[in-house]
Amino acid sequence: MNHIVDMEKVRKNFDEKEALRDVNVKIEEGEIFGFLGPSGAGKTTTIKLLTGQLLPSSGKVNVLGKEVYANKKFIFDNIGILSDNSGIYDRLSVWDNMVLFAELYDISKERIAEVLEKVGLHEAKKTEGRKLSKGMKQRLMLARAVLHKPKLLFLDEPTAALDPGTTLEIHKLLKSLNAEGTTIFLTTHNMVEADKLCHRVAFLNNGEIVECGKPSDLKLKYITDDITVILNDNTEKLHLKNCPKTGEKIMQWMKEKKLRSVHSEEPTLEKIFLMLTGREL
Ligand SMILES: Nc1ncnc2c1ncn2[C@@H]1O[C@H](COP(=O)(O)OP(=O)(O)OP(=O)(O)O)[C@@H](O)[C@H]1O
Repeated sequence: MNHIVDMEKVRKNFDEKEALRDVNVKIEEGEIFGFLGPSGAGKTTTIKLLTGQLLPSSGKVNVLGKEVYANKKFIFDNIGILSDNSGIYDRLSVWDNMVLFAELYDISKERIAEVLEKVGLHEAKKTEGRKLSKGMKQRLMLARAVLHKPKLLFLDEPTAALDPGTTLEIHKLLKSLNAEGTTIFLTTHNMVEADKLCHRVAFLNNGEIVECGKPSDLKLKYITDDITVILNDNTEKLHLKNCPKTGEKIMQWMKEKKLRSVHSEEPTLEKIFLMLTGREL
């Protein structure tokens, strides 16, 4: 099968520093794929390799079926990038910021209007860049990144430093772009974001992928033997081990009609990352 992103045995060294080691990533068209890891794990380096801004020290880096570094023009024309250094011109209006970018790709004014409508900035099209809130700036950068209808969108920490309400708005936008067919590769160290948004995630630690899969599969794989029990006459949750003794207790509570509910405890992605690496995010 052809993958829209295909990294095989990728290494990236900066002098002595090994930033990425044997990284393998295969992403199918239509996925939202989350690349998760703490600061310094190698997330930005990976995005730079996938977008032709860096050359790998060794290994294969293919995007849209082509080797990235040798086909930069093709890649540039077919992907969108949102990173924290995208830059918005403070003295230009929302509209003029878009026009400046549209000219690079020879894009019509109708398309600019359509995209501004989509990200909810149409009303603010005359507002200067410097007068936009953080969330509006992020939406403007997203609008710019998808202006040329890229098949694949790279987002480096798309909601870092945004408040929960604005984060939710960005998530909605990303889901709707994905529903229209855009494949999304995003980096984050926000595990809750990844859990909600991504079809699959990879955990990156010290330049290596330590786990990869669907959030729901990972939570099942690393399920602990902890059980939470709630009794009718007690509002506090009881945390018990899944063992025969607990079974006997539960049977007894059932007979006495004391049992309200029993839950197995699914670990969060955050907990799984901690289990695997000993590191918090
Ligand atoms: N140009 C460079 N020269 C030397 N070392 C670099 C360079 N770029 C990145 N590194 C190192 O490579 C490692 C991975 O960096 P990278 O920026 O990819 O991490 P990250 O996961 O994106 O972190 P953050 O979440 O803080 O952005 C770090 O140890 C970093 O110091």
